[in-house]
Amino acid sequence: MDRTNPYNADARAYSSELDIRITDSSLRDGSHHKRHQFSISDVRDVVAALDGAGVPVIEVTHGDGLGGASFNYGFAKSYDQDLIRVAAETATQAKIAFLTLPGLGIKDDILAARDNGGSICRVATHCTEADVSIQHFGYARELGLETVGFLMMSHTQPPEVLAKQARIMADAGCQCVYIVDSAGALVMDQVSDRVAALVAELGDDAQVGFHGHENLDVGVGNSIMAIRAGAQQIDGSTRRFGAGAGNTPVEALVGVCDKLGITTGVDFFKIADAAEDVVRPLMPTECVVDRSALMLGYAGCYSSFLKHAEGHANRYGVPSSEILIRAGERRLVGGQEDQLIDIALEIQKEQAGV
Ligand SMILES: C[C@H](O)CC(=O)C(=O)O
Ligand SMILES: [Mn+2]
Repeated sequence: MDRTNPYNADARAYSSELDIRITDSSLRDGSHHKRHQFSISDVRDVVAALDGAGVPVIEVTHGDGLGGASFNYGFAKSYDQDLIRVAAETATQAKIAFLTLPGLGIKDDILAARDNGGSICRVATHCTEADVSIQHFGYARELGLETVGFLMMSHTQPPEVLAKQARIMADAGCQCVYIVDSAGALVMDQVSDRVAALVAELGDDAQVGFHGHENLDVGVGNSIMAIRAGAQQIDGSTRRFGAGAGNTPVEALVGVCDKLGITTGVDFFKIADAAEDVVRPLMPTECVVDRSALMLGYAGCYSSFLKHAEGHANRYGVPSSEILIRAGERRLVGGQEDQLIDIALEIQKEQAGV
């Protein structure tokens, strides 16, 4: 490995072969865009294609993680455990990751996911609530799982606050803490400043990762900023298949990394084929930077709210972009999906002049 690579100047390379490790989240974050309707054969086909392209980690779960299938978040077509099992059976080299949010996923879900072949447990909390993940990390490590922590809505807090939260996760057994730009609201230095603060805080105790959303169309650029600041794990979704305008497109990220000399282990041509021939046909629509998505990024609103807002917009005859702007202004976080109905009703009243 070339330790003189200017983009890994501090030599925090991922391994002897790879500078960074990419996790593809299209079968988890993409679940939001598909309203949690993945079938067993969808998962089999996508895992086969991504695994064949050399993607090292593939995340598979309901968009809101284990136990997310519910009235508040959206019911699913298939059971998480069945999807994880078929993913693990299909992958030849990729590790299968699963997501869990404290309060939704329980210990039995984590155990079952491990028994079904999941090997990386990703625990997501709001970025000021890392303390609710302590038991989950402890349990996951007891089970022999690799661990990743998600500090969601990281745009809402400054680097030093996030670093303290990352420390809580690392001390609990988390092996890589992610800056998660859930709203796609961070731009450039705002990413690298946050990643650098975590790198400085965690040192060799844990790696640092970055999970981007495309609402302001800067997912790839932001990811490169994260890598330059020392991030060793980067999330993306093939064809951007994720919430809001989607995630950092893996195929573009791999191409850019190739040109910058950052080794990912993913074959650019194979992942471009997978994006076009396998992933795109499963997507209900392309993930686009339209007005609503732009508002998510600009107002700092949780990307997973997009499909909920679109549903309420149709039901109450109000613009989804306005629902999302107000949700951002109110600083709503994941779990407060029901408040989008209140906002839609408020806008409806205003429109009617009541
Ligand atoms: C549960 C969320 O969808 C996690 C995530 O991908 C994000 O916050 O972004
Ligand atoms: Mn996401």
